[in-house]
Amino acid sequence: MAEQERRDDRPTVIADDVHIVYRVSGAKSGKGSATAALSRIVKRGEARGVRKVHAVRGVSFVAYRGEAIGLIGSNGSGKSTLLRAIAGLLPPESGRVYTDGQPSLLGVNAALMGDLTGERNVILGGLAMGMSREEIKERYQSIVDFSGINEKGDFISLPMRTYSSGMGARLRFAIAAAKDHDVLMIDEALATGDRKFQRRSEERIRELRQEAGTVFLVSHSNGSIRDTCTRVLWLERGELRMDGPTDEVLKEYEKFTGK
Ligand SMILES: Nc1ncnc2c1ncn2[C@@H]1O[C@H](COP(=O)(O)OP(=O)(O)OP(=O)(O)O)[C@@H](O)[C@H]1O
Repeated sequence: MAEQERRDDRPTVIADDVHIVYRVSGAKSGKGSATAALSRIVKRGEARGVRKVHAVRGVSFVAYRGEAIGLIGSNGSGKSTLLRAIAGLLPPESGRVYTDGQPSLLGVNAALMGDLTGERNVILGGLAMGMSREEIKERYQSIVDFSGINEKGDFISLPMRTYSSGMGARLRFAIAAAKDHDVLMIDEALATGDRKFQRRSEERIRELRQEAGTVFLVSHSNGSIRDTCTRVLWLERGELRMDGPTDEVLKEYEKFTGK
């Protein structure tokens, strides 16, 4: 069970009737056959088909300091899209997102350099988040310990491309979690680690909340959401289906998914 709610009255994120539409160009024609390709070449100059994907539909909510908010919903329901919009990486088609400070989005695909060693990535990742060299030096060992990368040998001095996807995700999470964030958004990071790592991550999320930030967590693991989040937003087909205390929303969601 997540701890008692610890929010204060300062909002960190306000989403006001947010709509996000992706445009996929050239998606209309395209069976992949030679005739289709030829007809596309012949028709060049005509307007190409642009398909619209309306991924988030009129979502509104206010997030406060000290809240840990879970985002749940079926595959393709718009969770990652909504996080990217909050992080300012996708412009809303209509509606507005207001944030207090710069939210940090930690995705499983967060950009670290595959050809560089884990060690260099810890330093560069820390610098990219605005930490000083001194701070990074101070926290280096705890980042490596948190990630658990060196538990089975000296992997931190190997290039990141030699890591398994779980190891990479753990290191990314460890780097991002080393800093106190006003708004930290985590996309599925916990799903990739083993149970021991998940426990450490959940503990760190609780600490970040206590340090008065707001944490958003996208996860398909109802267990992780239950252990970490005080509040849950449930998206379905881009719409906000429910927003409320974790237990209440998960109860309805579990009825919906039949679990
Ligand atoms: N770059 C993109 N271009 C076009 N459509 C996209 C793009 N990214 C996502 N979509 C579409 O937007 C919708 C929402 O996708 P999104 O990744 O936000 O869902 P999600 O809830 O995070 O899904 P999952 O649980 O499977 O990770 C889906 O219909 C998806 O196909």
